[in-house]
Amino acid sequence: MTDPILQIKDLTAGYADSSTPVIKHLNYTLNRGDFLSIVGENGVGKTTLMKTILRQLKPESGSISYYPDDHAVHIGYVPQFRNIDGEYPLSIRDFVALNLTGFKLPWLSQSERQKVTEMLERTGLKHLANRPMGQASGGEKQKAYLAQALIEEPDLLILDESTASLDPISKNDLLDLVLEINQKFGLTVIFVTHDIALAKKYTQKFLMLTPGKFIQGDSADLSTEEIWGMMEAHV
Ligand SMILES: Nc1ncnc2c1ncn2[C@@H]1O[C@H](COP(=O)(O)OP(=O)(O)OP(=O)(O)O)[C@@H](O)[C@H]1O
Repeated sequence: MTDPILQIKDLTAGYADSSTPVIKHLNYTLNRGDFLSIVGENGVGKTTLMKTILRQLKPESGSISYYPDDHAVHIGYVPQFRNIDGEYPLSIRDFVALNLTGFKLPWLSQSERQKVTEMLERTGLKHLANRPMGQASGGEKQKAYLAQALIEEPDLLILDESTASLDPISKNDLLDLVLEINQKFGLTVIFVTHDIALAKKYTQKFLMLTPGKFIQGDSADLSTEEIWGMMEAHV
């Protein structure tokens, strides 16, 4: 039985200073426990769609509904890799705890401290807990962002090109963790990516944005040749 967490109905969205909307008439239903990849070329509207899902951008028309109600779905977000200043002083532990304390470190309760430790364990960062974030590798930083997003116990996790710029091993490490959490705890995940091979390996379903059409299906059916064919047909 399907159990929707988010339903996009005839969504049109874009920016006031642009004459044409970026997303036009998109319909999509995301079910609880889904691991969805959103793929498409540069500039096709993936970030714009994420902004509307995160409620940062108001639809021009159509709607996005969250279930059971609009306020019940808590969204965790892991951004694209950006380097953090080497002098950034917070340890990985404190960085992960930021989402718990509302940025009022270091006053963590005993149970919050325990939660941070569990999250560091789950993401394989426990042995690096005291390392300054500025000195962590790219893959470790992305795991810390993942742990920071997960500690708030989101219903929906958005990975917004979070593996871009990581080496192949770190990409797989991060996505192995996310897949494990998706499978064990039924966390719903949206993975925005240009990497069709990763989408095929890790996600169950895909939504492809092209300039003229939205294509959706099972990720097992994603093949690079087919996808490029479909993309080219709509450019
Ligand atoms: N704040 C903004 N104001 C006006 N136009 C914008 C704004 N942000 C993005 N756009 C335009 O909207 C279109 C879609 O951009 P968007 O960032 O959603 O694409 P994308 O698929 O995420 O691209 P990429 O893969 O390069 O990140 C682009 O033409 C972009 O120039």
